[in-house]
Amino acid sequence: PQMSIDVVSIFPEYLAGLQLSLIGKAVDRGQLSLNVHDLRDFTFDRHNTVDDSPYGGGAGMVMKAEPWALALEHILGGGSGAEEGDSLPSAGTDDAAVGSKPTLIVPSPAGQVFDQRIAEDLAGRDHLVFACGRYEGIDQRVIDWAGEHFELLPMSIGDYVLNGGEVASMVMIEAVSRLIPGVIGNPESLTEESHEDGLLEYPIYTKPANWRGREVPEILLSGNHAAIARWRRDRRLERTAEVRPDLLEKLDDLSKDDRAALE
Ligand SMILES: N#Cc1c(-c2ccc3ccn(Cc4ccncc4)c3c2)n[nH]c1N
Repeated sequence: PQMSIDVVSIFPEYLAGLQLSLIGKAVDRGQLSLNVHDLRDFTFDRHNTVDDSPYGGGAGMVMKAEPWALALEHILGGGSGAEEGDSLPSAGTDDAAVGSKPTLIVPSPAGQVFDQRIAEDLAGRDHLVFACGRYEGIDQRVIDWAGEHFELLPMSIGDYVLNGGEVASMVMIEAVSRLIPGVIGNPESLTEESHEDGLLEYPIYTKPANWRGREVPEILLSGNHAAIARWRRDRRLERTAEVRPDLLEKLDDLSKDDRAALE
């Protein structure tokens, strides 16, 4: 596969949704391999304990280190099925063989904020591993240990508080996997979309031309493709200025026409 993704969680069924729709098809087509691992499979006490109280006191519980190290070692050892599943282990594609470490993404409120640039960077990698924490998070020594075996990326999906890393991992996996060539049906639809070139997308319409007395903008029915492109660009600029002026400030290649649209 072009990319293999492993996810470790105490709620593996949370990730079942990824098997559906786009990602499911890419997996069926062998473009993507997705393996979800239950952290509790790497505990051996009667209660499959994954957490304990924090040293130094404080509220909540901390995820124990050992189960995480065992789960991640299983994945490093090829336990993700990516290598086992390959028809012919073609030389050089296996991360370990070529020395490039797999990428370990650790969702965390204290991580770097995920965005489309990061999604594009991750889409070019061979092996992504997502460590979904719960409780107050994971014993720091796991992160320190993992740094020796993975390229480590603590990542946040935004400035709001979640209860764990599963939803964040699904967000990142969806944003990344749709950028893998062939995974999303129509590659053209990846070009003029929000955040692709720093502007929000233009308003879209489909039949009927008149819906409950509301018309489609005349220009879109004109067949004048240059005028339509200009109209769409103007709507993108207007919308971005209105909703996300912060994005506009980052743009430095606005044309004369662009500036006119923003007047
Ligand atoms: N990505 C991401 C996130 C998370 C997140 C991610 C992993 C974990 C594991 C445990 N928790 C709960 C918790 C722990 C400490 N402080 C607050 C909440 C998580 C939250 N919250 N908000 C985001 N944007």
